[in-house]
Amino acid sequence: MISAIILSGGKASRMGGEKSFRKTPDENKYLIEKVADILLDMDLPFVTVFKNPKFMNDNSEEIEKQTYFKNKYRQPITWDTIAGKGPLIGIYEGMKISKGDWILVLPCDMPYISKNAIEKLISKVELAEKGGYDCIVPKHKNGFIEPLFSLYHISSIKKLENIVNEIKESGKSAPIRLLIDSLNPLYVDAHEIDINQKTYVNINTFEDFESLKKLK
Ligand SMILES: Nc1nc2c(ncn2[C@@H]2O[C@H](COP(=O)(O)OP(=O)(O)OP(=O)(O)O)[C@@H](O)[C@H]2O)c(=O)[nH]1
Repeated sequence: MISAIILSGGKASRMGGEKSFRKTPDENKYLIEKVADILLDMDLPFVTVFKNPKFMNDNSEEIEKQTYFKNKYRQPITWDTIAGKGPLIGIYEGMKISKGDWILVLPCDMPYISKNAIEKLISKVELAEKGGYDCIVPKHKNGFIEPLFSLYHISSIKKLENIVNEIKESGKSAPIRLLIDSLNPLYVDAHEIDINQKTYVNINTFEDFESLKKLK
């Protein structure tokens, strides 16, 4: 069984502190809804990991939006236990309440993730299980990897827990690469997973966000 995690935390420092709940110029829906709608369409259960309102000074708007999202999708939501230490914290919190053998980790800021690309990634599960791999990670020809569009076996949570404990002790964030390096990854050709590469388009800046209209 496969389930997913949507990561919706982070500082979004290049987008004025808010990314997930910005209405897109092309479809007038929240950025995160583009990813959630794909999962809904595919009937894949998912957990969304949000910023923790406890760590925010003025949190009423954030709570309102998280509640809207929860009521709309009727899937579990959870929160980071420490703020601003990067996606590994979010993956850990999501995995803790995820059901399934393989967990599809997705960011909130890749609005062109396609059903087809997800299906192709999932089609590698059998190969990964036969080979004893514990994550499936798209890799580009230039060596760049897509760990936030990847599948992780639920057993990865043990290694992840060690890293999270180190983050908590040191107070320093850790790159997601640290998790991948502690696992046994099956690298798959990013081009084969999505021939036109649109899935990997990542929204980081206001300029990227405005370009959504053109890319449609
Ligand atoms: N839950 C959770 N998700 C995170 C965290 N940091 C990043 N993410 C998610 O990881 C994905 C990639 O985030 P980045 O673009 O690298 O970081 P960001 O904080 O959103 O943006 P910048 O501050 O501009 O780098 C997005 O889906 C974020 O929501 C975190 O601390 N917790």
